[in-house]
Amino acid sequence: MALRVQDLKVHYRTLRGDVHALDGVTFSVADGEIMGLVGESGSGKTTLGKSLIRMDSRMRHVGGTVTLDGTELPIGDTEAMNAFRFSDVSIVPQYAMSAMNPTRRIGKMVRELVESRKIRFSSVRDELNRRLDLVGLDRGVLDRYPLELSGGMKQRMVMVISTLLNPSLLIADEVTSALDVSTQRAVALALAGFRDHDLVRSMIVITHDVSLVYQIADTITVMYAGRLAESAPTDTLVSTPRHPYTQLLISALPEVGVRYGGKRLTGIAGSPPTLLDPPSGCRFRARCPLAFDRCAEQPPFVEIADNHRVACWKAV
Ligand SMILES: Nc1ncnc2c1ncn2[C@@H]1O[C@H](COP(=O)(O)OP(=O)(O)OP(=O)(O)O)[C@@H](O)[C@H]1O
Repeated sequence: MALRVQDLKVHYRTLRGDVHALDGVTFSVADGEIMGLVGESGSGKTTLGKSLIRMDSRMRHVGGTVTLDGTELPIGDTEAMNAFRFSDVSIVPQYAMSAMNPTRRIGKMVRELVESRKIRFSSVRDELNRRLDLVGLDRGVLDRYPLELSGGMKQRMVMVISTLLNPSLLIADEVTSALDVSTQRAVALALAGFRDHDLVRSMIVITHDVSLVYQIADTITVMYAGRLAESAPTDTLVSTPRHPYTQLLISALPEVGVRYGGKRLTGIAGSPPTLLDPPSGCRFRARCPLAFDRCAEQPPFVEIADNHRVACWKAV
């Protein structure tokens, strides 16, 4: 098991109180697995991704553990996490396209990054070229400035940099949302290619676009208001979703085939609860067509079939 996250709780400190962005999240990602993480805006996807690699100063690790390849990650300690970043766990961040320093040639930037890990640039040079080939970037890109690259090229460059040291886990956060549809597909397939070539062992692909993960993910996990609602192998989740929220997400998509193309998680009436003072019980109940008395009590996230987990009283 590459990654095991157990009862993870992460809050944001704000002047109005703590935002309970992750409220007891438990899941695993197996060796070789691409896990798609989907949910509406504000459900906690980015917070989860950041928690596994670099918390910002407003984030607070309130509870739970993260274990990667048998080692517990010191996620609450930014300094201690330095030893793991880039080499064990790496991220293509949500705004990757603007993450590169505009005043540095790309090759120089990569060299500095590699050398900051006490690795000689010459020892990764061949591998760097091979990976540029893999994502379809000309090697001359290393002599250029980020400003000279298109959005899709920058995105692929950041993917190459993030995976250069063969991390065990790669987190890709909304890597395609700013791209046009044909570039989105190329970037998604390039991501899957990194796993297929064993350059990263497993991957979490964060998106609000189910069609993206439907194409490349082995499993899909659905988040709602800081908790996990459902998780299953991709085909199972799409063909037999058991949580009413997942059912609504899937039914909001057009027919299969073209059916998931470009469709976003929209079309469900109402909005998620505030995470500043989240309600007790099931957090979806105010919007749920199947809600009943028992939903006042929080449903556990339980396995109802092989590798299919759901947090809903109607599904257990
Ligand atoms: N810096 C912050 N300070 C306070 N609250 C925050 C901060 N960042 C995020 N939050 C809150 O934490 C919750 C989870 O946000 P998060 O960005 O993780 O969701 P998301 O699912 O990734 O959304 P999106 O798809 O819009 O990026 C939301 O309620 C959000 O308002």
